[in-house]
Amino acid sequence: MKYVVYLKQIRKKFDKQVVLREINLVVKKGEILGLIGPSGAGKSTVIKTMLGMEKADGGEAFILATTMPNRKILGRIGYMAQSDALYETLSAKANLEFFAKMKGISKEQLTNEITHVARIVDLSTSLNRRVSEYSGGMKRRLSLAIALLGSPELLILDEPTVGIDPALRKKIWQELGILRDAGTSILITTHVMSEAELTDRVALLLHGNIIADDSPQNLEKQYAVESIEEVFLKAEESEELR
Ligand SMILES: Nc1ncnc2c1ncn2[C@@H]1O[C@H](COP(=O)(O)OP(=O)(O)OP(=O)(O)O)[C@@H](O)[C@H]1O
Repeated sequence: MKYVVYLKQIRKKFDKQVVLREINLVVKKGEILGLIGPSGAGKSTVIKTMLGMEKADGGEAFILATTMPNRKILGRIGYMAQSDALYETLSAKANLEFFAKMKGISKEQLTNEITHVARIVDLSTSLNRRVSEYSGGMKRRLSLAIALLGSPELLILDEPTVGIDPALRKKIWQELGILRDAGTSILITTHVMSEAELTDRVALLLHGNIIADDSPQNLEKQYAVESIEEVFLKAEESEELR
């Protein structure tokens, strides 16, 4: 299969609330796909159902040519959840060591790996501090560093830059670009429309469906506007009128 992620007619409801009507979505090798949509649209639910953390009510999900859910391939995926799952009483370094071991990173590689990911998120000088002393933004950065451990083939990042200041945000996007160019596939959700401009393709989730899916440039052309923010607003407007 040529797609790294292939979601086919995924449906999901919570009790009577239909969150995902029919999601068809792909992520190709070596691209950054931005999944955008208003708060509560179901972006996290798309991610959780594809990973098998929530059970889909219908449809199929394939990741790295494997039918999901499948625990065996989780080691090839770097997942950063929307809320940080960190060991607060341990140092950042101990957290990284723990997750590196879970990913099967060898003892010989451990120090290099931790130095590498800590540098990307600018935490090199705070690694020995306890996570409970970290700010919200530092915790997000640590979660991102954990997702980057082991150079996964697929990165799934749920709102990775919340609480991160503009300079570091820029640096992180540069790093994502480097990873993409090296062949990593990246699925990222964001509220920040200016970040959506930096992706290769934007999928717009609204009312349980993907209502637009194209490069930022093509979407701007299609909607005759100059930014993804305006695409988003126009798409929302025309959906309301339907
Ligand atoms: N476990 C759950 N049980 C019941 N309802 C849920 C559950 N998880 C999500 N929902 C509901 O599903 C909808 C979509 O939630 P989801 O977190 O996927 O949205 P989102 O697009 O990621 O939002 P945000 O951008 O605010 O994080 C919301 O209405 C939410 O309340």
